[in-house]
Amino acid sequence: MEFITEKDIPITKEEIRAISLYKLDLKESDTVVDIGCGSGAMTVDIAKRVKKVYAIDFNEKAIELTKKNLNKFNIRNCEVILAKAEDVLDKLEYNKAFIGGTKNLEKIIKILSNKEVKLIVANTILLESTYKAINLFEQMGYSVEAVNAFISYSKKISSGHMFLARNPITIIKAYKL
Ligand SMILES: C[S@@+](CC[C@H](N)C(=O)[O-])C[C@H]1O[C@@H](n2cnc3c(N)ncnc32)[C@H](O)[C@@H]1O
Repeated sequence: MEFITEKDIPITKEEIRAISLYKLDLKESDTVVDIGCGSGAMTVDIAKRVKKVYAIDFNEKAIELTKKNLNKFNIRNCEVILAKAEDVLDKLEYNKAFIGGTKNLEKIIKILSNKEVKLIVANTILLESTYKAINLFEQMGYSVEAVNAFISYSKKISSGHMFLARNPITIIKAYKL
């Protein structure tokens, strides 16, 4: 799938989206909040599989890009919200959450836990965010499974194909039974 991209707006790579989607164990009846929707790539992937998505980002350009991608893929079951996630999460109704943006993680995870969201998947890049997220989830009573994904892309060179590694991403699944 060819998503529209823009220079300063991060997009979650396809392979990371694939793992994250699987971890979310999406059902047609789910309502999912996408916290820090960025380009909207993950929003589109989730929206195709569930009843409704709330896509939130505090960056106006990310919100515009998300809207463009939703239009491109003809997605109609998504509400796009320009806000700090921690300011609006309390007012929305959803049963699963994907965290792609990690500013104010403490408040966000507390709200999700108070709202009794039983399955959350977070993507982290920084060691500090990974450490913080795992600690916060466990403090809030979640069980945690974390995987590190080291993705390499093939590149054709004159003597054959080599692989070029990208930065690792941690995919954290937090759940309550
Ligand atoms: C890595 S990008 C997400 C990429 C996205 N999953 C995709 O598929 O393109 C992280 C985004 O989270 C947003 N963000 C970070 N913390 C946030 C918060 N507390 N509330 C709202 N947006 C947030 C940033 O503005 C950024 O656009």
